[in-house]
Amino acid sequence: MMIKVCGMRDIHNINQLQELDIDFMGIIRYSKSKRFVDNSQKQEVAQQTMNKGTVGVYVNETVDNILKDIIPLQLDVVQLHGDENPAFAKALLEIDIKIFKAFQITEDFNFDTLKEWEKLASQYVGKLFFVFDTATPNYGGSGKKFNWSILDSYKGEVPFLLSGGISKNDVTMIKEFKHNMFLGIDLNSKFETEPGVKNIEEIKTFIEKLRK
Ligand SMILES: O=C(O)c1ccccc1NCC(=O)[C@H](O)[C@H](O)COP(=O)(O)O
Repeated sequence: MMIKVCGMRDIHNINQLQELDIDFMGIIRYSKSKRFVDNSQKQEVAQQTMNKGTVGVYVNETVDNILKDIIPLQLDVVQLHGDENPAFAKALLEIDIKIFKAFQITEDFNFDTLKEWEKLASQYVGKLFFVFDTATPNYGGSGKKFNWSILDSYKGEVPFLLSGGISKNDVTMIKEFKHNMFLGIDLNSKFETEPGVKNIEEIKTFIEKLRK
């Protein structure tokens, strides 16, 4: 199971997280987020040698501004967490970067609206993945779970990360969750001691239980 820990900012905390068995670290480049990494912090973060995949998280950002981050932050993935359309993602896929596209899942979410995204994913095999997150006016980081059974209606073939309010108490629920396209999980606010700082011991214990 793939594990992403999002909303990292504190350098010491980033270094601690690098020791854990995770796959991706998320750096939020959306100024309205409590976990925003601003341009001065970006320089510091960029100097870290990341031994995990690095994900830059954006909400309705311009392609130009995203491009300015890719080399300094050594991004492996761009996570689009706003209202971006497939043409926007295609411009980034063209420069050979992977995309995580997030969708806010509501009770009446219509998975047919993902058809254009699925078409794009079939043109860029192994490059585009989905993140199914809880709906919130703040776009992300709600700390709330959505009803995972809604995903029974997702019949597409693009693998996805499960996101939104996942906590240390969810090990059994995650192990029991079944979907052919389930790729992994995205952790964030439920493992924080303050915005942008994660409880490393709690994540470590959680992962050990999950991987057992
Ligand atoms: O975390 C944020 O502050 C945030 C704000 C705006 C857009 C995206 C954001 N986070 C992106 C993520 O990938 C989070 O991990 C995801 O929303 C789940 O967060 P949480 O519900 O706190 O576990």
